[in-house]
Amino acid sequence: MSSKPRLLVVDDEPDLRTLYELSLLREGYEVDSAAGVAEGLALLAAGSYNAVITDMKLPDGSGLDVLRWLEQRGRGEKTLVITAFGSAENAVEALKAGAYDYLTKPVDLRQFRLVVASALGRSAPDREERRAPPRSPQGAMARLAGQSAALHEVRSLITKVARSMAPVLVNGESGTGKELVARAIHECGARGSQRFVAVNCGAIPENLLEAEFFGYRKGAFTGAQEDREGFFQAADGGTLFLDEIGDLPLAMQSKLLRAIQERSVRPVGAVVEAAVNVRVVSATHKDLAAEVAAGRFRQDLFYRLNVIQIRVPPLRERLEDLPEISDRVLERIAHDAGVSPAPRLTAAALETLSRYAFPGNVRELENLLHRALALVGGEWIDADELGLPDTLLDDTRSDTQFAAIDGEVHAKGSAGEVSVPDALPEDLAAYLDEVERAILLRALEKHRYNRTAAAASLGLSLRQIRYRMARLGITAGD
Ligand SMILES: Nc1ncnc2c1ncn2[C@@H]1O[C@H](COP(=O)(O)OP(=O)(O)OP(=O)(O)O)[C@@H](O)[C@H]1O
Repeated sequence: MSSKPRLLVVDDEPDLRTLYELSLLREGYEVDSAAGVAEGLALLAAGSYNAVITDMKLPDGSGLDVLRWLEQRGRGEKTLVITAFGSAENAVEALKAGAYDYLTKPVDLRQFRLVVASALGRSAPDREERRAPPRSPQGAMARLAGQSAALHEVRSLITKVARSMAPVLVNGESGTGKELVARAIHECGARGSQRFVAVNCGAIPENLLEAEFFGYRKGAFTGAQEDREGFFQAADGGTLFLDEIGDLPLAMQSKLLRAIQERSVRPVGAVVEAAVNVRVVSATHKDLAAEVAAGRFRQDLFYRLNVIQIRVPPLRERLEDLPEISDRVLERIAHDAGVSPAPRLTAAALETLSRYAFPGNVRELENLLHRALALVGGEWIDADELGLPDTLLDDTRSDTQFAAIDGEVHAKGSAGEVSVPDALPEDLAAYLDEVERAILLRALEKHRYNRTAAAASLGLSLRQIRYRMARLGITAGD
């Protein structure tokens, strides 16, 4: 799942399309492109975008056709139209047809970026600022929570390798914290005050890789009106983090190997090479040795990158890290959302989490807590607010390690005044389920099975009552 804005570029001129794509990818957007109206509409029919940038004059129609198509369907995409120089009528027509803004050819890339940013409701990203982002108040090392033996080992390796220039390969499943480890290596070393440039190798279209990595010179291709530096130049003096290195096509692997060996790069269209001083940290969720054996990854590059390896284990293999990571993550997201104090997980919630396999690891835990934070109003997040259906939980792994926490930190506030039966139940969970079932059924009956009304009468959201009904096997007409 990606939160990057998605953009569609429609232009029949391959060089210009490449130029727009490059510019937008550099700003951190996700970009699709089409060479004409039909191709553009097919992409639009298949999915939604945050904005569409279209040339006015296209081989099979006009940018206005794209605009009208979107308007007729009441689609939310913002549209930017690129018109030929001096064709003011066209621009006016486009604005009338619902375009957000227009640009005239030859397109000034700086202006292009500004207009796109403004269409997306963002303040224009300043390149300098983006390259050297303000350091988070808490360094990456401090953010790396967890007390498992594996995490201690990771931390100790980070401290050791941070001092050297040796290439490091971080290995682990998606979302385990590989980028956080790479940042910690960078910040703990002598290069810490320099730039850390993170590149997702799998997200860059193959034909743009060379220009992205090594930059290009003005005039290298039509529309390249200014010199642009690549990732290597941007990371000069600092660290280049190559995420998903296993996704790099073989042709680019050779070029990367050369750049690392020679410590110099040649921008597209340049005659001479320029020296770069970059520390390379790479990461992958793949088994690179197996990729080498399968002929998909160059062995020489593998040896180059894999001088030191740090393995970050999946979350399910270090469940003892769950409480600390959850607390830290909740503190961070609550702070960002302006919620204070940060809610905490009840012991039952932690126990539920420990029975989940977390295929998406810490990132998935973050998403889950984000959702829970948005749903709960109080200071505690309980098991049923995690949105984890029983079917996804492992029954055989009922973790008792969190029991000690129960009654101490994670004990829920006072129970309030409730009537307790004289004969205490033998199976409390089953008993409470029965009570809950009876209450839900009564509320549903009272509101003629209108779940929204029944939920509201019990102080629940529709989502919460649906979840509880599903859990207890109540169907609408029970
Ligand atoms: N030990 C940890 N303590 C606190 N937060 C963590 C920890 N590990 C990871 N995170 C957080 O989890 C999220 C995912 O981490 P990160 O992006 O580093 O994972 P990744 O392995 O690089 O993922 P991908 O393979 O998908 O690129 C980030 O927000 C990160 O801050």
